[in-house]
Amino acid sequence: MNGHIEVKDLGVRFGDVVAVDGVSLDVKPGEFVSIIGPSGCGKSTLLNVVAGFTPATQGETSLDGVRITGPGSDRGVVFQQYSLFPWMSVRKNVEFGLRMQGMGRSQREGAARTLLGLAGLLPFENHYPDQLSGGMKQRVGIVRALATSPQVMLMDEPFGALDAQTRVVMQQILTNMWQRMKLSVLFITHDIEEAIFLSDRVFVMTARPGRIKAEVEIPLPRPRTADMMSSTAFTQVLHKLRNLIREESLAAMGDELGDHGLEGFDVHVGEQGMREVV
Ligand SMILES: Nc1ncnc2c1ncn2[C@@H]1O[C@H](COP(=O)(O)OP(=O)(O)OP(=O)(O)O)[C@@H](O)[C@H]1O
Repeated sequence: MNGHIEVKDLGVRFGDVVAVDGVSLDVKPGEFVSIIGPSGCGKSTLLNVVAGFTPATQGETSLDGVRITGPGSDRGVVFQQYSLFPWMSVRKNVEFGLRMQGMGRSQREGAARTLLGLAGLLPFENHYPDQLSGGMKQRVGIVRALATSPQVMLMDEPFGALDAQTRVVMQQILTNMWQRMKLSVLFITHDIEEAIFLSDRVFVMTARPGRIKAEVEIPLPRPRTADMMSSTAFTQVLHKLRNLIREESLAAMGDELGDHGLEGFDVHVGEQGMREVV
């Protein structure tokens, strides 16, 4: 099985701004890994390096042992903003990558229809993007990214613009498709519960410059179901991640807020010397 992402000692600078500093992580073949961290900590930058859109200024990123130097059809990318072609029908959008790869008409139509069926979108294959809701557009975006059979999906806040109900449905659809297609996924989110529900492992980044602060295994069995979100294991890992994030968000805002900004928060040193903010 392919799809092994390795990021070693990655650094990215934009002029004087150090966006990412010495980040090492990996996504094993078929694994679902999320990255969470305070705003501006370099999550999107990291993902853009793996996608091949942004060059690294230090370190190395590889997919199945091959150094990443630019974008490729081995990596599907989904952003928060739906990047569908408005002048193409849903099916034509999904077929686009396959057409670029030179696949014949009937074959690509068949492939697109199979995937649209899996995502519950077959009745809408002839609709245009502006006739769809946000959740449906994002489903089409995911299906389109999956159409060229990438080994890896890179997803930057893909459900960030959706309402809570639609988001839950999308999470379930994504896990179903991920399990069926045996993909490796690198997923960025601000939503800690979403990260826990979807992932095998979660990396927490520090405030800028972004480094890895913690790596947390999610001890929930598969397949995941909505009722697991009220389990003790879920609650414990949620508490742990919330503390890690809260600490970093405060650090990110610290300079602006000064000591007065921490008034009203109870700060103490918890287990393993970790500073906890209550
Ligand atoms: N192309 C660019 N040119 C200059 N600075 C950039 C560029 N891209 C990102 N940055 C800076 O790098 C830092 C990290 O940005 P990035 O978008 O990766 O963070 P993020 O964690 O994804 O943020 P958010 O959670 O708010 O989306 C920020 O300070 C940002 O302003």
